[in-house]
Amino acid sequence: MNALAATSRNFRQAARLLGLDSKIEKSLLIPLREIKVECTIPKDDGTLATFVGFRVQHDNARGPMKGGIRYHPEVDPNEVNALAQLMTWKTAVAAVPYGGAKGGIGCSPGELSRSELERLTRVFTQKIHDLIGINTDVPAPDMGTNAQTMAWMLDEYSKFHGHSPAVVTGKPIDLGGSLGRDAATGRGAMYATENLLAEYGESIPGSTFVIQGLGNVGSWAAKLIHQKGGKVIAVGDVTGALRNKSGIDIPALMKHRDEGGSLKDFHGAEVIDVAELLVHECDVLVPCALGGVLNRENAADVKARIIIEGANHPTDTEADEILDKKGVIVLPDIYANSGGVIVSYFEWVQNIQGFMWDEEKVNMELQRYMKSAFQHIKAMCKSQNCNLRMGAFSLGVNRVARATLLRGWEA
Ligand SMILES: NC(=O)C1=CN([C@@H]2O[C@H](COP(=O)(O)OP(=O)(O)OC[C@H]3O[C@@H](n4cnc5c(N)ncnc54)[C@H](O)[C@@H]3O)[C@@H](O)[C@H]2O)C=CC1
Ligand SMILES: O=C(O)CCC(=O)C(=O)O
Repeated sequence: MNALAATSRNFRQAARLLGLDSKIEKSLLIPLREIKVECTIPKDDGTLATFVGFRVQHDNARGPMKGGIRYHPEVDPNEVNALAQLMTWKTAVAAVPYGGAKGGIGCSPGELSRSELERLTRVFTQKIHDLIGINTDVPAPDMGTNAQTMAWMLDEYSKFHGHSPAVVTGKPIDLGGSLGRDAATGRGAMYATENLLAEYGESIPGSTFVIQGLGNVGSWAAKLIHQKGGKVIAVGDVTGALRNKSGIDIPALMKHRDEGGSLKDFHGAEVIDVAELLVHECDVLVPCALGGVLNRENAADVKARIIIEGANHPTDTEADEILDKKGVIVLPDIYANSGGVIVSYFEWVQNIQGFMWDEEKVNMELQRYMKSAFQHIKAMCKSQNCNLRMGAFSLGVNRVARATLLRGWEA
């Protein structure tokens, strides 16, 4: 089942649990707008290259649409649609006043030079500038993009509309970015882990972790879990995987990487097969890379007791069912990785206020939002007698449906 079919299936299941009217169900499922644009740029060698860019604006009942921009070869309409829909439920679960959107360009960012990436980002922004905006749709970074990408988008958008820092979030601090946004998704995942473990009388110190993906989300999750006293016993990314049963020295690994070293030549751990990572013995598995990495091929072999979905849609439908039967607790993406969009909301608020918060306030507010969302998900699980994924979906879908009805948008 592809990402969109799986996300829509979870939505329908939640709609049924909530007893939603079928007309509302249909209107919540179909995206508000799907944008597909051609992006042609001159490459550094003078030849032309054409890429396809997407922005799917899924729903705006609760506020301006919000969601990242992904640069990855597998970006396609199906995936972007699924990710946009997930954003609608995620912003509702997080109780930030947004709808959901997602965008991306099918490209391999690692194979493009910095100036090619800049040209591509500017052309994409030119093509969508009149469809995004502070009160309509606010992009942010996702896989393969970062604060620099947002700086180029802001600059290009501002050529058409005047200086508009709140049109994108996840910007560099010097251009109105928020302190704490860079770490926010990983930090949110760490708070989510604390909240879940506390339910079982457990905590980060004393638990073992395996983390897949060492980009923005995975490296911050690894650093913060390590800082809290958690034992990170295996990590991996697209280049390979490492294990040290006594715990990997994460600051040393990050320093090694920052100095240009590869995972494979880090001395503090042994190299393991990448396929072993997701089925490695541990208390908590934290996938922070691609979607669909937990599937029918490996789900039965997962040994973790708990999965924290740092990535979007890392567990496909078949894996979800297998893991549920095995009693593995899955903390779903629309809650576990919502720290990024929560701090994006703080960034947008700061830009609109023209006032900068200190990092302590950002992190404290993030922790408060994560705690409150968890309590609401738990209450939903109790009232609907369902697992955490269905509890989170029901919470999000119910909030969006209520806003839709209040606006009088129902047919
Ligand atoms: N950046 C953000 O604020 C947010 C990101 N997410 C999700 O988290 C996930 C990761 O995003 P970022 O960290 O921003 O991306 P990133 O581009 O910074 O890092 C991606 C990481 O995944 C690894 N990776 C890629 N392909 C892989 C493979 N086949 N096997 C193992 N590792 C692989 C890369 O080596 C890299 O370490 C995505 O699913 C994204 O949608 C979710 C919420 C917010
Ligand atoms: O920070 C944001 O606005 C969105 C982040 C995002 O794309 C996500 O949560 O998947």
